[in-house]
Amino acid sequence: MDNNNNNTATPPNPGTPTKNLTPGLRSSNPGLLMDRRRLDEEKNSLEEIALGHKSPNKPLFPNLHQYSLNELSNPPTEEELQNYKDVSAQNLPPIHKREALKRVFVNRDIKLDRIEFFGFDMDYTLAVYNSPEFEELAYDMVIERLLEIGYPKSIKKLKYDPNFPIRGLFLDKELGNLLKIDSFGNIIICIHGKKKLTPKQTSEFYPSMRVSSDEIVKNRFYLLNTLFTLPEACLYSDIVNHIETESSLRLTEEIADEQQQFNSPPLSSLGSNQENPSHEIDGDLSFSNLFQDIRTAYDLVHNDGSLKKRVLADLPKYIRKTKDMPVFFDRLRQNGNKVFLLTNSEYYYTNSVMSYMLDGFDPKYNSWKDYFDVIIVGADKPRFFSEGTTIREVDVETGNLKITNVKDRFEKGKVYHGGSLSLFQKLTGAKGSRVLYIGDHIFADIIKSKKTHGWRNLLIVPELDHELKVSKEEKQTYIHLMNLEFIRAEIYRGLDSQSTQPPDIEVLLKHIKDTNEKLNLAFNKNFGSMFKHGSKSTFFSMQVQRYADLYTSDYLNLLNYPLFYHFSANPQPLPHENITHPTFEASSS
Ligand SMILES: Nc1nc2c(ncn2[C@@H]2O[C@H](COP(=O)(O)O)[C@@H](O)[C@H]2O)c(=O)[nH]1
Ligand SMILES: [Mg+2]
Repeated sequence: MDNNNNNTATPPNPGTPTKNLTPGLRSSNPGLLMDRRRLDEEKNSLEEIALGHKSPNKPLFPNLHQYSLNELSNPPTEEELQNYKDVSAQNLPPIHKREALKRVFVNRDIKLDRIEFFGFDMDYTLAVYNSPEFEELAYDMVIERLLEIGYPKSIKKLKYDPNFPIRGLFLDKELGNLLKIDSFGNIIICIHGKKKLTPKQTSEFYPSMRVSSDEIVKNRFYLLNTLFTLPEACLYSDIVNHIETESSLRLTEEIADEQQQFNSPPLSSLGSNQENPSHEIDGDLSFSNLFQDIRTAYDLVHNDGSLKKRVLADLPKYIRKTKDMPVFFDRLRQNGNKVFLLTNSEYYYTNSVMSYMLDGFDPKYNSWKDYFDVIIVGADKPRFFSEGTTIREVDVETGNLKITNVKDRFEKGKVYHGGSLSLFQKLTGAKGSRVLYIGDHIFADIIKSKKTHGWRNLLIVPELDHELKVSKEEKQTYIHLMNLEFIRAEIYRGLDSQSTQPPDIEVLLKHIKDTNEKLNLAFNKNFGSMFKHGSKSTFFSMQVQRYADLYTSDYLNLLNYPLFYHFSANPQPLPHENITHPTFEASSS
């Protein structure tokens, strides 16, 4: 370096790490930052030169030596960065991303080396239920319950359709509709039974074409936002369609008071169905009665253990088992992290499922419990994140609960039932920002834990695999849509307030509408994508964006990152910020 601070070093041969460069800040990997990419590019460009497609690379900076991207150490040193010359935006190589299906997506920054406690939900998080087997089981078992309370035998032929529901739908108990709602509460799609209503028909049901927040609070709508509700959404629509097209029953909009429903004897006690099973039931049923009957039946198969009994009887059929799970949890322990399980499931079920998934892989761990510092079952989330319940200890021999005195800490190896977040924080000393809680339930696992105590979170969205695959398959459709929107912008580019004749773009608008519809159908033939509808974000997408710090299709995608990784969110530019972004200039030049 001469005294004018100009680098007089002879330009290093970009082919090999230069000797006069001080090793990178962390000399763990003194190679060149862009080694792999450069070699790929050189290989490609040599092939192109050989084919006569490209002239040999000229040195980037023949006079003053400034470091190019290809000359930086890994990581780059102070000297290199002081003398680094930027590559223009359009020539900057794309940032390397892990393969989409293996990624963890970032809404808000999280530094994993700041996380002391990794917490896990079980059902649909650690315990990945095989689809559609598990949903079919739940669907069929609820039909059995409805038959027992007097529903017509004809519903026995209904079958779960995994291609029908998406998560995040609103069920209108009053009118018996399933609604796809955007992030502002506007109704995007309305399906009654198995029929998609036109916008005109929908506006007859919903003149404002939106669901107001107080209507959501007033309990008219049931939010189908967990994976457990997928069969419920499908069954509700199937029965509405079945009754309205094939049954002598009539569905009415009369609003049954929920308490009145709970007070009333089940239909079966009226003996209407058992004596003469061939006799079709005649009479009225309200959409909200139907909802309450199905909801009660769902609660029952969960609470009475019958659904879990069927799962435990054939675990390989219903729950994924992978060697990656013990590998991941062992790495957390080797990394010195504290690990806790926080599930609403009862002990007997949790013990069977976790044993099935973790026991026998690694001799360092005699039992699945050895991977965890704290185990809480029957947590009663989301209540756990507010007032909670009395904490008990589980007698792991009998599964019974016993009075316990947790004093100043949770004891490793013991299993607890219930409790509350404030007690958890007191006994573990876990500060909100030092806890990363991983769960599938956007409300019970993510929103409540964040709002009440600032836990950091990772939301599990298994449907992301499907959404990412379809997005990739429909890339050309997206490009076509961008072209149509560009054409629309060009038509208006030259117009201003003195223009009096609006251009007739009906034909163009129809192409835009049809292209959007093609995209929607590619995700789901009834409801489209669970995140989008054309340019609109769904209510579910808004919740993910607002409350999930990180989200991914599978918690095991954490295996693809070092446990000191800094997840950093891409800035979400407001419309005016796009203009200042370099790539905008590149595209507009
Ligand atoms: N009574 C009901 N229980 C339900 C329903 N949907 C799910 N569940 C139970 O919740 C836990 C989920 O546990 P977690 O590990 O995800 O916290 C599991 O035991 C399910 O049986 C429902 O609609 N009603
Ligand atoms: Mg769960």
